[in-house]
Amino acid sequence: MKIFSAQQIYDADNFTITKQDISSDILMERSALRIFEWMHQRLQGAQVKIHLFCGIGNNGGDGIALARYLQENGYDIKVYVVNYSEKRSKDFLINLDRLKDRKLWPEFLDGNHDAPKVQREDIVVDAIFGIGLNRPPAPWVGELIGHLNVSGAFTLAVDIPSGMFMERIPENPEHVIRANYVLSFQAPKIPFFLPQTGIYVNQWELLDIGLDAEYLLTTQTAFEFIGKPEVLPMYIPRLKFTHKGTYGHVLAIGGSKGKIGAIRLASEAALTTGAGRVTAQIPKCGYLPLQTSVPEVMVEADDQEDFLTNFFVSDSHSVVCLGMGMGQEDKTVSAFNRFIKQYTGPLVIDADGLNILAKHPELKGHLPKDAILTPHPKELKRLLGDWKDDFEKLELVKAFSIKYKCIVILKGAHTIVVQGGKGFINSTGNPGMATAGTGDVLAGMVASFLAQGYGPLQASIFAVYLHGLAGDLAIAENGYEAMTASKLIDFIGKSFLELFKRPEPAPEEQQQQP
Ligand SMILES: NC(=O)C1=CN([C@@H]2O[C@H](COP(=O)(O)OP(=O)(O)OC[C@H]3O[C@@H](n4cnc5c(N)ncnc54)[C@H](OP(=O)(O)O)[C@@H]3O)[C@@H](O)[C@H]2O)[C@@H](O)CC1
Ligand SMILES: [K+]
Repeated sequence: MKIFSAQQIYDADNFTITKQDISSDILMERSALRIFEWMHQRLQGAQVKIHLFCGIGNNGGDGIALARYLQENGYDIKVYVVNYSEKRSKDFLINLDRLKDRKLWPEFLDGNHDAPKVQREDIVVDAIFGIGLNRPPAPWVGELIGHLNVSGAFTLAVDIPSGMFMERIPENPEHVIRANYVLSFQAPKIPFFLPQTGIYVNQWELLDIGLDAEYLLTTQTAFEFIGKPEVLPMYIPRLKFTHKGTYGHVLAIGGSKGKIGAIRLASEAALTTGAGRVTAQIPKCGYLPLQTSVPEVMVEADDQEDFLTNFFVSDSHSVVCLGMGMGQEDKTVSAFNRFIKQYTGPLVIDADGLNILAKHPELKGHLPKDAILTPHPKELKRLLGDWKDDFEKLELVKAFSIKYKCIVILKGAHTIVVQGGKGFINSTGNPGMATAGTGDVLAGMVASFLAQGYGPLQASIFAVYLHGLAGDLAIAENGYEAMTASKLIDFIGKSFLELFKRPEPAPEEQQQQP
């Protein structure tokens, strides 16, 4: 699913208005009606107090139009206009007049009075600012937002939480609505997915307001949101007359004394994701433990006891997956140096592979085309240097990906796969996965898909999605805290099955079945 910029949404608006030959207030009417339907379905006329805080732009207009629907259907509402500017939008004014025609007079707030009382058991509709916010709110508006946040009332944000920018982080974190639920129009917004701004969104849902399908389909976006509909078509079925050679050979290089587990996890994940064969190259100390813990993995031991001193890559290996638990001994660094200068095939670099690259920036130029790097935030910082905020981080990663023609998998709550100027934001996964070794599992999964013939971008996106899905299935049985990387591997198979599950039929469909 595409993630549009604010400008693209405004363009979609205009395109739709022209093509459908409608006035702009029709779009506002649709937006308000969709929100009303959403609320009405859940509230069923319940007499809970609903406070609507409306700005003076189109986001505010949505709120004012919504108030009309709520009033017509007997809800107990109170409408406030947060009067932060004289520049009221045309459609806001149209809807304000419609409200007044119904003898409903909002209370105008201008910062000269105490903020209205809101009880914990009330509902707040936040329609103060939408995607048009372009500077920090005035202090009194920010304080009003803070006041609503501490009220404890259930807060439903229209389009985006007020105070959230589309392209940068807020100056004052207290001056952003902390939304229990965001009803966003047509497409999700990029700040929902970044660590510094996603914290303001508990849950979000999309409402279809009928923006023009041609515009939505043909417009290129800088980001996409990856769910099941995006990954399913990537799947390459396994065929009957095939053998293990068909599904590639992953060479996993890494491990050091005390960290043989990392290579075990990556190797086992690669096999479990479908690679035909996996060979692990590890220091001698890991030979027995690895052979006995995963008998399917072939093991080649280094002459050195505790760390790697040589990498042996042959034509039989289709993919190299490198760095998990590897350490950064001088001789390991030298081996990496020799390897990266001559290897040109498919490559996944994780953990200490990334740390070595960070310490020896001259080696970055030797990365083979479409190498896949899987840094967590600290590794990324070592690789790229510091950044001002999450938005700048994304720009730095994009520039890095373009310069070195590589793919960066930016691990986090919403892992983002970046290739060139584009980012693919993952939808699966959960906080239970913030535990040692889950990154090693991911590296093995990416390598496995590469070995099976998936393109580098597809392998990255598919592995990230499935890794998160396995995590989601695993916590359903284990809970967050008891989640371990080994358990995650146990759920890779189920996550493939989940991909092909058909949705449960709705209750009425079930009844119709014979
Ligand atoms: N296609 C869709 O998705 C549809 C979207 N719709 C809705 O429209 C919303 C976007 O509406 P919007 O453009 O009028 O902007 P909104 O956020 O209401 O702000 C209002 C104005 O405030 C100003 N301003 C900015 N920062 C400020 C500040 N700190 N302090 C004071 N003023 C500030 C700035 O104007 P400026 O003063 O800069 O000229 C800005 O224009 C969108 O989120 C959705 O809810 C639907 O109605 C129809 C279909
Ligand atoms: K809002």
